[in-house]
Amino acid sequence: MEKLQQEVAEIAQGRSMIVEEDLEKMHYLKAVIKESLRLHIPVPLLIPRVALEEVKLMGYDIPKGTQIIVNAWAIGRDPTLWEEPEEFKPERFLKNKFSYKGLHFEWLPFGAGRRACPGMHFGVAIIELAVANIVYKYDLGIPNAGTHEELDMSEQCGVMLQKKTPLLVTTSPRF
Ligand code: HEM
Repeated sequence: MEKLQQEVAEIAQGRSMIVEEDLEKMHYLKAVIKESLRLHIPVPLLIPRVALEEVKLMGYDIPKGTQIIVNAWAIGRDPTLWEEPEEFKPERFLKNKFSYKGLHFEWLPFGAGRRACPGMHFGVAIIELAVANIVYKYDLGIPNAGTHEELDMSEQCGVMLQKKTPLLVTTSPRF
């Protein structure tokens, strides 16, 4: 959190708001959001597909017409693809330049191919702008002097992934 606040504050240079033009310089912010979308992917099973023809995939015979569900949640936490997959480490996205366009099949927050999310750039811009402004203006804490290890991060799966228990945070203005 401190590293993120430091980056945002350096780029804001005392202005009252972060604006869209600032975002392209906020590399750590982008990495934090990408890592959040890896560990807590909002649409965990993407949108189901149907095989248009018979294919052999990794030793499996998939008949024409089979419904295919891609478990992007599991792919994002696969230890054969990610080092320490359960750890929140934004730095991994500083080293590897992953784009949102669905070209990296180990990380698919917006899906891939012709049915990939058409709102991805709009969605990312809104998240970046909101998160940047929140951490710029507020220090966030856990109620009752709790620690982040005590946070219940369990999830419940549906079309959208949600936290089982709501996330409660305290806010204190930074200036
Ligand atoms: C963080 C925000 C968002 C996330 C994580 C997200 C994620 C996704 C995912 C995973 C898919 C399925 C892609 C696939 O199966 O390959 C999808 C589809 C879709 N999304 Fe988003 N989305 C977001 C924001 C938005 C926004 C802001 C819009 C519209 C303004 C939007 C409109 C759509 C539409 C229309 C589809 C269906 C596309 C199709 O079936 O051809 N999404 N989204």
